[in-house]
Amino acid sequence: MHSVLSPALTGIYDRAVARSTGEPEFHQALREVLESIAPVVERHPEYLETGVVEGLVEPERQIMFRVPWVDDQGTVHVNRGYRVQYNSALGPYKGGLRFHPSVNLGIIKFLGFEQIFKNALTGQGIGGAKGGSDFDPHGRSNSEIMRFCQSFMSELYRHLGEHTDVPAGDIGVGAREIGFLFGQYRRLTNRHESGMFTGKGVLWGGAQVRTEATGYGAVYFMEEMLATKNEGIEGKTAIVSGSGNVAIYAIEKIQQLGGRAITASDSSGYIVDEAGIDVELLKQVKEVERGRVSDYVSRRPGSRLITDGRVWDVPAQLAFPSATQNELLLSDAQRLIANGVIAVSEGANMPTTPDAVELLQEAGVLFAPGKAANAGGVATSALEMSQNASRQRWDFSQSEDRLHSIMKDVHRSAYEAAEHYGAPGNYVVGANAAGFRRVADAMIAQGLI
Ligand SMILES: NC(=O)c1ccc[n+]([C@@H]2O[C@H](COP(=O)([O-])OP(=O)(O)OC[C@H]3O[C@@H](n4cnc5c(N)ncnc54)[C@H](O)[C@@H]3O)[C@@H](O)[C@H]2O)c1
Repeated sequence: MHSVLSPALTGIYDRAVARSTGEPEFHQALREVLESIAPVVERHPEYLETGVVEGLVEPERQIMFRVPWVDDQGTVHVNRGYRVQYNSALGPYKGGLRFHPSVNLGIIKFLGFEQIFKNALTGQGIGGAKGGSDFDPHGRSNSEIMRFCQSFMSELYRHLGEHTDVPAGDIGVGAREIGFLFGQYRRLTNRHESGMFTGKGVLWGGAQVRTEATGYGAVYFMEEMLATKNEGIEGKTAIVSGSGNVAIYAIEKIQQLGGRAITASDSSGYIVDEAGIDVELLKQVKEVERGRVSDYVSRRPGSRLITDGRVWDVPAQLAFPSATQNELLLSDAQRLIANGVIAVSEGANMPTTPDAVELLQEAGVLFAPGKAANAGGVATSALEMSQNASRQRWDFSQSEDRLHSIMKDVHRSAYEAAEHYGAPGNYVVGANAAGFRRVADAMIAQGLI
């Protein structure tokens, strides 16, 4: 990567950077996409002539708002809420909400921008968006979480709707938060509008497999990549970072397919369990008790906690970065390669830095970018929207089959586009090029708006 952009693309990049100072993650995501689509616009100059690329990098709408709330001690807090409605050419805005203290406009913009291409790749009719807040849910009581969610939705509700903008979860926003957010929307609008939020509880409009979808999908994508080299997951050792929604279900699917996932992590450190992570124990610690990975170690003989190292130091053939952006650095990639890694599938969004991606690709490691590998979550969200619209409920195995076939399609689209644009095996180019063409063609068809 970091190839030279054409003068036209350089101009678009420079202008976008100039109007988004202090947003390094957005600049990083933008550069990667523009580099990937360079061969596309070279063959199809109409994408530049019609202003589609220039338009695509600018969000259709960016909303920032105050979120005041009161903690259990009666102290007032004021957080900031965000929703970046990036592109709706293919369907209603769609993308998760993130509650984490690191959240700022640049992070939400990078996530929203990536979401456009990811959503296009799924082949479903969904646009791209992202939102969230710098609220830190860690250590907060249930009542505090509820009050925060209610205050957040008291502003955001006016911008949402099943045909307008449909959020879902992300870091710090799981089933509990979605329940509180959906409840407040219902109260404010007097509508039980199931299709305005995805990731809902299965009792009240949620889809089977949505919880598992992102992690499962990242493993299915890995399976497809390995199959191109006549390899499989069975018998292979895998390292996974994170211990949230994506990581837990990636671990579960790796084990179901006969692999051995031996790590998980959170901001307190990482755990190694050579026997294979006990997924039920990890779910108990993380989903039920909302504890730390250290609580796992104290209950699982033979496992250990490491607080001063990198999860990427642990030797394995497969790696699944599934925590957060820029968590796998150049030095980590060097270590992975030295330890014999053969494939990396990004469960998280942009977890691998550009120099690390480049090194992995040069070393011949199969590399799946998040916008393809973790697209199973949003694809299943689109299935949830369809079920809500038609008042149907699919069972678990039917839903999982759909997820599996969507991930095969996403892999095929990225694989074929990479070949078509002269970068065989480069899933970054393939995913960006295939996603871009779908959105860009829709934008051209709908005129300059
Ligand atoms: N949930 C989804 O459906 C979905 C879909 C696509 C992509 N993603 C991406 O996957 C990643 C994980 O999301 P999730 O839904 O599992 O969230 P989560 O809140 O359930 O879990 C996040 C995990 O990452 C760890 N983490 C977060 N920030 C960290 C930091 N700064 N340093 C160290 N560890 C950190 C947390 O400890 C936790 O284990 C994110 O990049 C998210 O954007 C999620």
